[in-house]
Amino acid sequence: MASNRPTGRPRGPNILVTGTPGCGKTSTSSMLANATGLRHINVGEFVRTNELHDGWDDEYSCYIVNEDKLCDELEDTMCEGGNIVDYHICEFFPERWFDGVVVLQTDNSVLYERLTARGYSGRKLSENMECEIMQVVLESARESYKPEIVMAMQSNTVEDMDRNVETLKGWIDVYARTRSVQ
Ligand SMILES: Nc1ncnc2c1ncn2[C@@H]1O[C@H](COP(=O)(O)OP(=O)(O)OP(=O)(O)O)[C@@H](O)[C@H]1O
Repeated sequence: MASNRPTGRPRGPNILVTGTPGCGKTSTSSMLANATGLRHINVGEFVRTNELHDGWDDEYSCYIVNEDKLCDELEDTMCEGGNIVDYHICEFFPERWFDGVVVLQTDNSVLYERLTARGYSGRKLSENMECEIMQVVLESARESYKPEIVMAMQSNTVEDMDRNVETLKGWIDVYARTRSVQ
């Protein structure tokens, strides 16, 4: 019998997990992927592995991402659905790719500890701290995607992370129940 439910993406929803570096995107995305079977795409790693960059930025010690190449490379995978995309910048991805956008947020003192523990200092440290204080990523997510799909979540403690994963798991279940997903 034909279903009246709206058709979802073949492999489930696409979720973007974003936020200032150190807020817990990779840890949260990896736990969520383990809990749901969705595919975790760590964009930083994906860019390095597939050489989707225009060289190395000495000042910030990171690759300069070629956004067009990255989006072209991900297009087919994103159309299939079922992806958790983990990246600290959210505005250049096509809006149509995502069903949910999660912005992780961390208190200043906690983020400072995490960033200094991984060796950030000087301009790289101060710019990332300022980015979190000014809620730059949340603003950018709200400007780039429909506000109703943007979810801000605190990520200070392991308990926060567990709760966020449970909440997102529930959200993914609802997506599957309310749409025809293969
Ligand atoms: N909610 C949390 N509670 C406790 N520790 C956390 C939490 N989130 C992240 N961490 C710790 O903070 C560090 C950074 O986490 P993670 O690599 O997941 O951040 P990220 O946002 O993916 O960073 P980047 O953008 O640089 O890749 C790790 O050591 C991780 O264990």
